[in-house]
Amino acid sequence: EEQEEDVLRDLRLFLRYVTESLAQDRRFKAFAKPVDTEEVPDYTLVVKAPMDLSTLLTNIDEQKYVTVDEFVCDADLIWKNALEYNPDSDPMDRHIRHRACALRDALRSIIRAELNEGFQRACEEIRASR
Ligand SMILES: O=C(C1CCC1)N1C[C@@H]2C[C@H]3C[C@@H](O)[C@@H](O)[C@]2(C1)O3
Repeated sequence: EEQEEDVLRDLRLFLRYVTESLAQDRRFKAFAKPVDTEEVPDYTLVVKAPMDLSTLLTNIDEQKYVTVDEFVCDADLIWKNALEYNPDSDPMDRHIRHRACALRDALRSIIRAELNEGFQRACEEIRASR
């Protein structure tokens, strides 16, 4: 009902704030758009579930997420995929992995700093009721 749509609208605002905060950080520029599968033809052979910050924003607008945890599952794909596809000891891979770990930590830090636990519970109640 109305109150549920109010909660889910606030969730979308919160998730856009988190996503835009990450997208503004220059360290995370490589995570902003999908990996170009023409430039990297074996990418989809290695990475089964590609994800990036622009796709997170599209998912938010399409009302894919009812809880913060559902959003975090997709957001975690961004850094997990980067660790998986760039595992080597050469400097470029190590650089990407440092940025992937920085993204992992920034994501959790922003959420912990800004998420009200009562609001997260209200979202989980809606998910449980559907
Ligand atoms: O994994 C990624 C992105 C970095 C975080 C996400 N890519 C796979 C390719 C390997 C490496 C060098 C370039 O070939 C460039 O195309 C990519 C993009 O970086």
